[in-house]
Amino acid sequence: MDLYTQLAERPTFVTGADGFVGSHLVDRLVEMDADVHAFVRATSSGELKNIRGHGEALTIHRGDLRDKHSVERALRPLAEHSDSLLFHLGAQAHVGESWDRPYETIDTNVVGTLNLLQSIVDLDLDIAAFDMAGTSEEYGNPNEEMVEKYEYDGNDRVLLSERSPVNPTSVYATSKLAGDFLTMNYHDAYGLPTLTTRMFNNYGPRQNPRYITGTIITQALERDIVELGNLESKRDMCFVEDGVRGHLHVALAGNPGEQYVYGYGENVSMRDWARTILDVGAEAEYWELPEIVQREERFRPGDSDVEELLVGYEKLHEETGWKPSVPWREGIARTIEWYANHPEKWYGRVDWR
Ligand SMILES: C[C@H]1O[C@H](OP(=O)(O)OP(=O)(O)OC[C@H]2O[C@@H](n3cnc4c(=O)[nH]c(N)nc43)[C@H](O)[C@@H]2O)[C@@H](O)[C@@H](O)C1=O
Repeated sequence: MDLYTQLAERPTFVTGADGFVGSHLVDRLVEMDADVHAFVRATSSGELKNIRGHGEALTIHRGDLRDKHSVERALRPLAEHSDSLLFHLGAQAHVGESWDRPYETIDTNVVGTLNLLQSIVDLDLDIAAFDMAGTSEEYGNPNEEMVEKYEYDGNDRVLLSERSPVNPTSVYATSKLAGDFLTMNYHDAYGLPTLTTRMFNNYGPRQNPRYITGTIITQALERDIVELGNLESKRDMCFVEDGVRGHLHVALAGNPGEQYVYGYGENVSMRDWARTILDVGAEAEYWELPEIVQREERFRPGDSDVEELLVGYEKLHEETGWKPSVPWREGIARTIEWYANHPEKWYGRVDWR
């Protein structure tokens, strides 16, 4: 039986529902006929358009993760059910901004997660799964003392898995790690059926252009140079629809109390990621090949010059059958098309730093 048939008429609750990954998750849940409750910031306006048009399939709750009353109010309709699935994707998710707005990052990502968990306990909700969206950033960079604790693939690359030690190197990463641990604490203490996911970099339509993929594409659409920070760091880039399928597999088929790490399973330097994007866009005649230029200054505090991180997603695959399905060039082509067709989302508004 298709795993997703279990979603029909199922109560689902998504925080960060109008954000990048959240809105793609909402699309998928609506498509599968789930009863979707979207929790979005009271001030959300532009982003809300990401989930408009779903009609009665979607109930929108406005609030703020930092305000426990608003969280509790939004969760209350779930009290009538015993098979709800919760997806906690709401966060201050930008690494650079976590240095500019550290208190807001901790409040939203740590206190916000706590508010959600404690509200489930206070309302005595009988839920089927709580998926906490953590991040590969929690692993940070293997430093010298830690290197021996990591596993390697045949090419001497660090292969990250659920067993790898954590080493967060930014306010964002630390806040997400704290949220992860709180989630596990509530599993152990109250028996909540929580699962924590550590997802690697997602890219795709609707992503804010301040992340690397949008930074490359919007510059290429606008001018003949693409200026970036650290070109040598490597990331495991996963198309957002695969990322969303991963969350669904975890919530529907994962084991409560456990952790799941996943991504595309290949990493790429930001220089080669930019080259591939520019190549795909030139082939589709969006631009003539722009020049790639590395900025002199370090991009942001905490970033390392050598990041060779790669994900092994064996556990998720073995337990739930998930594997990525969208090859890079296809995902990139769909992403470029979206930015090209939605200049209102970025034109004149991106600070390419
Ligand atoms: C999994 C994880 O994934 C994301 O975190 P991130 O990897 O920091 O994402 P990013 O797209 O900002 O950077 C990717 C890499 O690219 C380098 N880089 C160079 N030059 C520019 C540049 O000009 N802009 C940006 N943004 N990055 C640059 C930058 O130094 C880094 O090495 C978030 O979704 C986060 O929420 C999350 O959880």
